[in-house]
Amino acid sequence: MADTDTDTDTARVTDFTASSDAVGQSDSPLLDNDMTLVPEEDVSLTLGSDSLLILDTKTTHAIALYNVLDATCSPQGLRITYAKPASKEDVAVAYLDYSVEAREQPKVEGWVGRLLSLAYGEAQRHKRLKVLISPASGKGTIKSLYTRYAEPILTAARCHIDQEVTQYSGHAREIAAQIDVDSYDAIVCCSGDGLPYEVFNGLAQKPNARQALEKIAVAMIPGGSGNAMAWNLCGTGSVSVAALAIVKGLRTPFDLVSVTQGNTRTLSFLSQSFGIVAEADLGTDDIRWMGAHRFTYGFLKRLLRNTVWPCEVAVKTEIADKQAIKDHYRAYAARGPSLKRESNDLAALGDDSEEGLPPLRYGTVQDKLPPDWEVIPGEQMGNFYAGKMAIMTKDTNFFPASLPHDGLMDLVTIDGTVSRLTSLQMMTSVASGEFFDMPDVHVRKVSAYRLSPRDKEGYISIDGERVPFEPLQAEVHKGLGTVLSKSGHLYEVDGPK
Ligand SMILES: Nc1ncnc2c1ncn2[C@@H]1O[C@H](COP(=O)(O)OP(=O)(O)OP(=O)(O)O)[C@@H](O)[C@H]1O
Repeated sequence: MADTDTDTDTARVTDFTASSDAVGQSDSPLLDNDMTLVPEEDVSLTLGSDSLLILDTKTTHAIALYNVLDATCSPQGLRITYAKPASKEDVAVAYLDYSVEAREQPKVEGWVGRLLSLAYGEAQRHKRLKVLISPASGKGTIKSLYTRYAEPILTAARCHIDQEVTQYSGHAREIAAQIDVDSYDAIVCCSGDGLPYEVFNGLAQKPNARQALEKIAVAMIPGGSGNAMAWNLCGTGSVSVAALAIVKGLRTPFDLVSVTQGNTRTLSFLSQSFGIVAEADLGTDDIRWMGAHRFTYGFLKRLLRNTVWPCEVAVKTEIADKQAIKDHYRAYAARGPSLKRESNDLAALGDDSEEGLPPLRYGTVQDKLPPDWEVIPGEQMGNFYAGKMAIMTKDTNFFPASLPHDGLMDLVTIDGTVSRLTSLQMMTSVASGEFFDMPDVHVRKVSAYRLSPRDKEGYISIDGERVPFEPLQAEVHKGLGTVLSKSGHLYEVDGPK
């Protein structure tokens, strides 16, 4: 009898049923709804549009097709492998086993094919993964968490795993720079956001950088303190749920940002910050044990001490008005996923025959400021925050209108002279979703900007990494990178209200 409450369930199958809305094609052999295999038993399996229904004489169980990892039909019978909710935050591998008579095997094999094509949709099966594990991330436990919670799911889904523990800071960058782009589909970073940053920059070092950044998707199994990549793309901070999201992840074109400082050029995938957010993030390294709370603590501490970080800022604004930004977000959301680089991406990036990174449209921070950029007030800057993803850690949706592949960065600027009460209200408004609409929160969609700090020392953060306290210029490249995402389209957060 099929019983999803045990990890291995055995039953004999009487019917294989496929509901017509799920199957769609009338010539499918699976439309034979009365495939009786073992008449004396009474179990049927029905494919619905988003779940597999298991019916026996007493109960009906449903397994979300998203959770189905694998299915095989052999002389030993039919085995369905799936990720079963194991606690509020975890899934674990479980099996359903059914006996199948030899003469029925071809029919069951056809059904298995159908099950898997519905369970995976456009997601690539049996992904070839380079798994990088950073022992220095977060509380230092990700290696054992990966082995216990993620690896069984990746293995059950028959992903090909090549695993490596990073030995020093910068190692992931070297690995990515040397990786054979034809041998892997994705690099999975078991870490915080530091490793994906290294991996994007390692791929960018390759002579065929444009091709490498398209071919190799970057993904995260959360092991740091912020884990923005996992929250945005998979909607989770759980190791096992992120592993499932990678198994089912859709290859999604993703914008990357070039940042120039002095003679250097680096790629940013998450954010650049200057002012209170940079200080709260980077100035709290001594209290890493606090986990994600260190950002809140750092923010409050700075708020009481110093609220203004003077700078000069010029921006290439594309959408300046909050309502227009909301309209842009909704139009993009309505368009649905596009899982390949688009023709306008290619026009900006150059075709694959061109080597290295795409050219910089606006030059570097050392060039003359383009004449059409808007100079915005920076004397009283409290928070300069540019984002390419929506949330920076759980429940911090700073950039609700951020989109993976719209060719734009979301820029938030807040004057440091707003009252402390307003600043505190802003902090709570991030979680409640009111932040975007607050009058003191200035939001723009920009394609490029330049920021020059006035002070001699302080913090600038790129993707949570400290960079020199020097002028920087950023410009976005539409669809330069690739990530694995759950939706193939939007971040796993609420958009602007
Ligand atoms: N073996 C190692 N020894 C020392 N440093 C390492 C080693 N492996 C990786 N690193 C570095 O450790 C850093 C870990 O940063 P990561 O972002 O992954 O974690 P985190 O800072 O805890 O998380 P978050 O960015 O989400 O807050 C990376 O910059 C990486 O270069």
